[in-house]
Amino acid sequence: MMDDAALMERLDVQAIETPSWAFGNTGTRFKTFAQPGAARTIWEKIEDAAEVHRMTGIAPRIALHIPWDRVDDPGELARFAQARGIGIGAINPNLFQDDDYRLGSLAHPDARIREKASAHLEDCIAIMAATGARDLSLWFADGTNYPGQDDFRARRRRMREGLSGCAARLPADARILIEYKFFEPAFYYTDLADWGAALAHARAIGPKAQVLVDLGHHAQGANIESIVAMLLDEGKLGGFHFNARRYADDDLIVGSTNPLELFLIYAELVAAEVDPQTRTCTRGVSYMIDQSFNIEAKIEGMITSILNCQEAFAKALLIDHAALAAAQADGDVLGANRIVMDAFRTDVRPILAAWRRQRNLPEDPLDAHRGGDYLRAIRRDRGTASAASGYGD
Ligand SMILES: C[C@@H]1O[C@H](O)[C@H](O)[C@H](O)[C@H]1O
Ligand SMILES: [Mn+2]
Ligand SMILES: [Mn+2]
Ligand SMILES: [Mn+2]
Repeated sequence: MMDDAALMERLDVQAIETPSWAFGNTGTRFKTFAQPGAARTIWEKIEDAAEVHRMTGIAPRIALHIPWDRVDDPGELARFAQARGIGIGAINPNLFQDDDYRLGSLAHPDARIREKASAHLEDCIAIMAATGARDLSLWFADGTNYPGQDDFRARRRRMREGLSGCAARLPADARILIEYKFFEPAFYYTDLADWGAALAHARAIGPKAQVLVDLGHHAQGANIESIVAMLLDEGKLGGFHFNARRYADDDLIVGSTNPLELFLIYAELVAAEVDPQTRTCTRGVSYMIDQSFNIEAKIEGMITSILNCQEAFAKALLIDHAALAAAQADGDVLGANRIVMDAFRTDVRPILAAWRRQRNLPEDPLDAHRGGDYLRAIRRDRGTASAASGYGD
């Protein structure tokens, strides 16, 4: 069993990336509610991400979405972020909002459109090189809506060619993260629909390609923690897009509808770390939030998300792996289950408050933010941006 000191040390290594696109006004196809003080530009989004890091201590990077975030001078942007105590994280290309991508991007039947898509990926790789980012986080809306619309195997080969070409152009220590999603916006077939489709490409491409698990991208009933364990065992788990859902890709606050699932995912990560066969595979995993705060205050929502991940990680660190292995070897079904659930049921809030105190962080980050000067200042200075100013600059 891990003692408090060891647990606190492990908590020090936790780092979660915040998404620039969640700090602006965002909504559903029905409505985007404009919120007072919501960020309007990438500069304000970086300042908000820095506030989240100041309050929690474990959100040291912001992920960018191109071209939603206008990046004229990536070096200047990286310096601006650094001056506020954070770095630039994953770069997310956008190959789903251009008229040319109606029938897909890398999987499009027309080679000219595929070349256009590859050119955008190349632009994003240049931004990676200039900002020191190491993850090119790839999600594609590519798919079809009707049987016969296109050939599954032909599309798969086009996607493979595009992904391989992209990986070949990456900076030395960089990698692509292949994100899968079982539907939307395509409603018959999606080119990267599940972990199997993503893993097959990642394996074929090699060490510079890994799989990204977005918690909102699975069919109902999918056991996500088992997918995480399998990808870790394959050495192909590149990262996460954390969020929560009840129905589809709802992008709600992680841990809000699925605290047990989130805990069990962290339990697999911690278990893989104590297992000599998979210990190294956990080192490169990127933890990112991918959410949209449609009705709740953005920075508060982000702080709550980060704290939910910290709590799940702390509980997972409490699992007694020796006792669990013994119970599993004995076939002690409920004995083993109870060891895991005891950790889940443990209240870790006191030790997390102590961890923050010792690191001069606010014991209650959400309260500190709500009562703080930063929130007062942005509400005063920014006013309420038009709802349209959500995703992009
Ligand atoms: C905005 C876009 O939404 C997709 O569903 C997917 O989660 C991607 O990661 C994200 O960039
Ligand atoms: Mn995502
Ligand atoms: Mn999504
Ligand atoms: Mn999303």
